[in-house]
Amino acid sequence: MEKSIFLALDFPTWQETKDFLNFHELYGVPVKVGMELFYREGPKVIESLKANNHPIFLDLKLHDIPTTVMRAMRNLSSLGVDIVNVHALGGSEMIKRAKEGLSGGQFDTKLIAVTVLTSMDTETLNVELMIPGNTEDVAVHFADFAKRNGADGVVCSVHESMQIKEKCGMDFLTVTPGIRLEDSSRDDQKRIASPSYAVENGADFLVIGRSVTKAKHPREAYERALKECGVK
Ligand SMILES: O=c1ccn([C@@H]2O[C@H](COP(=O)(O)O)[C@@H](O)[C@H]2O)c(=O)[nH]1
Repeated sequence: MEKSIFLALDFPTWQETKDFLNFHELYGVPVKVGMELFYREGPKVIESLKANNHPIFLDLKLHDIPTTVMRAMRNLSSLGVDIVNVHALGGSEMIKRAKEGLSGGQFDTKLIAVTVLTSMDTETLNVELMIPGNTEDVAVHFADFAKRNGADGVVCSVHESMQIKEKCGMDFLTVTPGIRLEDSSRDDQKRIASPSYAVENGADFLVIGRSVTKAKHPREAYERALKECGVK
């Protein structure tokens, strides 16, 4: 897949999602389906999006014991999405088994691991979770062991993308949420950046949600993001 911007479809129902995509003429744009939509609509939302030629990142962030994740991945592998993910915090064995669950199917679905959520900062890691180090050190460490256990890439913030590439190689994918257009609110995100900064820092795929979905003119906002980072 070429560098692209995944639009986060954080809507409660398929009807609202479909109306939004059609009304704003966002035909065939790469999309991210998260827990909110998938837990309501299930696999049929993926079928509908695929029928409309949307590349799909299924962002369910699996995190459980290795066997459960392997079996869940076996089921998800038949959906034919482009990217699925797990939490790196599940550990090396879980990542390995997730990859095993995905392999051998008819689709080349990429497995990526969430490093440090973009809604967290160093204080969250050190004080709440008792994980030492700053967000950058921890994200690079998680990326390194995710790669060594079969992941094709990671979810990280823009601020760690380049260091992760330096450690894990340029072909190791970095997917960066927390993207904000200039006039947008930060919402619950702590580690944010603009689309152009994301691309300058080596991000392969950007994830943008509310900066577009809550914009006055969503189509214009999405196009502005594309233009800012020179992605088609
Ligand atoms: O670290 C992470 C991992 C996933 N996300 C998801 O990306 C979008 C971001 O939405 P915005 O509205 O652009 O903030 C959302 O669906 C999250 O679940 C993330 O933000 N950070």
